[in-house]
Amino acid sequence: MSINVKQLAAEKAVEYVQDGMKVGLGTGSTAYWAIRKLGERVSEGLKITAVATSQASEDQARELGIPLVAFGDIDSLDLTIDGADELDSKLQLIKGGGGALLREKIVASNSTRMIVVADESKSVATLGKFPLPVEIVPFAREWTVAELATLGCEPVLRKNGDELYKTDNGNYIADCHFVAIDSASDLALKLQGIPGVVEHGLFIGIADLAIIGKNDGSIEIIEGVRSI
Ligand SMILES: O=C[C@H](O)[C@H](O)[C@H](O)COP(=O)(O)O
Repeated sequence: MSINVKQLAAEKAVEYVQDGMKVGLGTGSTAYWAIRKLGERVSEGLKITAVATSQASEDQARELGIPLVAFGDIDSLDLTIDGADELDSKLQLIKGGGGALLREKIVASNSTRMIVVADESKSVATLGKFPLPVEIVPFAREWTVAELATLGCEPVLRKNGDELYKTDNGNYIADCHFVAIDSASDLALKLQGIPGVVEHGLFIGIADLAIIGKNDGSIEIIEGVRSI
């Protein structure tokens, strides 16, 4: 039987959740396993409240009986567990492959700690092979895409069938093909300087710990600057 490495990493991360915590629920196929495990622990008596980063995660959590609150109803969160599309050894991340980067960044930034969970294919020496998702306002999409291209990438507006893909916030996603990102922090500053950009998928200095599930069944833990 083959090992589910996403499940392995996600379930390890759920061990960090304690009674009374306010927990941020990530989005995607790895976060899915964390939410599932949390649901199990809640049914066994764990007392938490949670904030979801997408409609999909909210629906899953509700079905599992995890008590949910709106982001606006709490001051801050204790711990967020979320996946990533790429991560490097400094725990810089690319996120947003599932389109949830804006809420994910808001929730993770308002959490005392963030654990990123991933399978080993996500771990890279240099970010950028995965196209960087950038959430942009519909109003100026052509201009914003042209501005993104000046940063040295090929931006492609994400589609959902024949239509442009819309995020849970009603915005579009430009997937920016860079090949390699030499300095994630420089690029983040440039992206923030483009008015039509709502948010980008570079998470820098946000993750505290990475839990990586490996194909041989082991788990690698990488600590960020702040230890957990
Ligand atoms: O928008 C989606 C998120 O950033 C996901 O956490 C990311 O795309 C990783 O997803 P998965 O665990 O499915 O590879």
